[in-house]
Amino acid sequence: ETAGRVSLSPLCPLSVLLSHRVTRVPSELLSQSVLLSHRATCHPRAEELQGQRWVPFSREEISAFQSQPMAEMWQRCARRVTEAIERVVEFAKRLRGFLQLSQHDQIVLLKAGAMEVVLVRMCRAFDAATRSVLFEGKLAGPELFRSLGCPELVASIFDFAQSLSALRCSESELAMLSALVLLNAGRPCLQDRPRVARLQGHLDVAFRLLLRRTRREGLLARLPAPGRLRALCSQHLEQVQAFRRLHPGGLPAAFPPLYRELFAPDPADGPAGTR
Ligand SMILES: O=C(O)[C@H]1CC[C@H](C(=O)N2CC[C@@]3(S(=O)(=O)c4ccc(F)cc4)c4ccc(OCc5c(F)cccc5Cl)cc4CC[C@@H]23)CC1
Repeated sequence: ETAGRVSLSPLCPLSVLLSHRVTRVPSELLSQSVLLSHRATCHPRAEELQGQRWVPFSREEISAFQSQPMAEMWQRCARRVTEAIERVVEFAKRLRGFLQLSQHDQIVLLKAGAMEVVLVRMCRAFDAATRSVLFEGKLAGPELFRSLGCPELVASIFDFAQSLSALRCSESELAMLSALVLLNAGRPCLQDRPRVARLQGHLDVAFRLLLRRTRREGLLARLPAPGRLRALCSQHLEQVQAFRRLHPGGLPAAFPPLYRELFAPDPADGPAGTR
C-alpha cells in the first residue's frame, strides 16, 4: 500500500473506501497520462516512425513542388498544419484539468500554444542526418518549400527542428514539453491565471521528477529558449500577412477555417472565443 493510495484489501468496507479522500495523483501517474495523450494524438505514431524507411523525394519530385503556384503550396502547408493543430487540440483536451478551465482560457492557451506544440512535434518527423522532414510520405529538405516564398521562415523552422532533434528527446520528454508549452500561465489575456499556474506547477514537478528518474536533468539547460518558439510563430504570422497582401480578398476559401481563425482572424469577428 503506497501512502495516499486507498487500500483495496477485501476487509475494507465500502464506507471506508468511499470516505477516503481522492487518491492524490503521484507525479509519475501524471507524466504517464500525458505520455498516453501524446501517443494517442501524434501522427505518425512512434512505432510507425521506427518501422518506416524514410525515402527522400527525387529531384523530379522536388522540382515539381518548386514549380507549384505559391497559393497552392501555401494551401497544402496550411491544410497539413491545421490537421496537426487539430491533433494538438485533442492532446490538450486529454490533459488533466484542461477541460475544467473556462472555454475562454482553453481558447487563449490553444491560440497561443498549438502552433508551438506542432513545431515541437515536428522533430519526431525530422531526420537530422539529411536535415529533412517527413512531408506527404517522403523526406523533404527546405529547398522543397521554395515556392512558399518565405525562405527565412522555412530556414528558421528547419533550424528549430534541427536543434530540438539534436537533444534526442524521448516520447515522454516531448509529451511533457508539449504539455508545458500549452499549460503556460504566462500567456496574455488569461482570466484565471492562478488556476493555469497550478496545472503548470503539477506538470513542472512531474517533468523534473521524470528527468531525475531517467538521469536527464541536463536536458533542461539545453532546451531551446521559449522565445525561439514565440519568434517562429510571429515570423509565421508576418508571412501570412505578406501572403494576404499578395492575394487581396483575404485567404482563399480553400484555406481551412481553423487556420483562418488562428492566423488570419477576420477583424469583424472580434477575438475568437469571446464571441
Ligand atoms: O501531428 C503530428 O504528430 C506531427 C505531424 C507532422 C507535423 C509537421 O511536421 N508539420 C505540420 C505541417 C508542417 S509541413 O510539413 O507542411 C512544413 C512546412 C514548412 C516547413 F518549412 C517545414 C515543414 C508545417 C506546415 C506549416 C507551417 O507553418 C505555417 C505555414 C503555412 F501554414 C503556410 C505556408 C508557410 C508556412 Cl511556414 C509549419 C509547419 C511545420 C510543421 C510541419 C508536426 C506534427
